[in-house]
Amino acid sequence: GHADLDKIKDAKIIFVVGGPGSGKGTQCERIVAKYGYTHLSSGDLLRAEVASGSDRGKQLQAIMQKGELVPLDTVLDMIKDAMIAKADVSKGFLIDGYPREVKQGEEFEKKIGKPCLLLYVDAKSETMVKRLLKRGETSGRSDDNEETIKKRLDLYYKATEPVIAFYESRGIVKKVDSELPVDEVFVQVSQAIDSLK
Ligand SMILES: Nc1ccn([C@@H]2O[C@H](COP(=O)(O)OP(=O)(O)OP(=O)(O)O)[C@@H](O)[C@H]2O)c(=O)n1
Ligand SMILES: Nc1nc2c(ncn2[C@@H]2O[C@H](COP(=O)(O)OP(=O)(O)O)[C@@H](O)[C@H]2O)c(=O)[nH]1
Ligand SMILES: [Mg+2]
Repeated sequence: GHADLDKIKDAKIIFVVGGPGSGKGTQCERIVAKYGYTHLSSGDLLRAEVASGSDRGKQLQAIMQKGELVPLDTVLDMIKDAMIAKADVSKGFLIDGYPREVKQGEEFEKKIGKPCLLLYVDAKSETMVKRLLKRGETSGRSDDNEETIKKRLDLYYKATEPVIAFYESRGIVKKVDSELPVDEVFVQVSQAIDSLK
């Protein structure tokens, strides 16, 4: 209810957006270590539901295997519940892999709150493919295969890149160059977060 959401009001909300395999999760881990923010990966939340073996998880698994987007309300409810669960202890939230389309951003703002920063993790599509295929050797993720990767990339350019343009117009986008080594990317990430205050 409202009391739950009130607790989130003062926490910073950062959207972490970038293509599949761009390095969002990697940078989020670093942010958690340095700033103590709470990391919520929408993909991880969905994979946890799949792992639970529930009926809903089975439906999600089929969608994710195809590289398509799961229904907006499903993801948003999961993120909201996870935020409420951490509201007492969290000064900031990293929302990783969400919004995937402009509509998802609009719904998030209506139901939860406004982001103060959109961290845009930018890498070339060849780089992302290479990293995902490498990750696929050990990730066990059923979507880290060549065919699904291609679909995820197409959907990223079609549906998710417009999200970045949408928040550009609000002046809250900071782009980091994720072609660089992880440490150097993190220098740029830190600058973006330090400039918040
Ligand atoms: N807001 C979201 C987040 C994830 N997904 C589904 O979950 C899959 C995996 O999402 P995610 O883990 O975020 O993957 P990517 O961003 O593609 O890559 P990565 O894990 O490498 O960040 C997506 O392809 C999609 O089917 C979704 O529908 N909606
Ligand atoms: N060379 C290099 N590899 C990276 C970098 N960031 C992530 N990776 C690797 O790329 C893969 C995808 O990274 P991940 O953080 O899972 O990306 P996400 O899909 O955006 O969450 C992982 O295997 C990482 O080890 C980077 O800055 N440089
Ligand atoms: Mg990830």
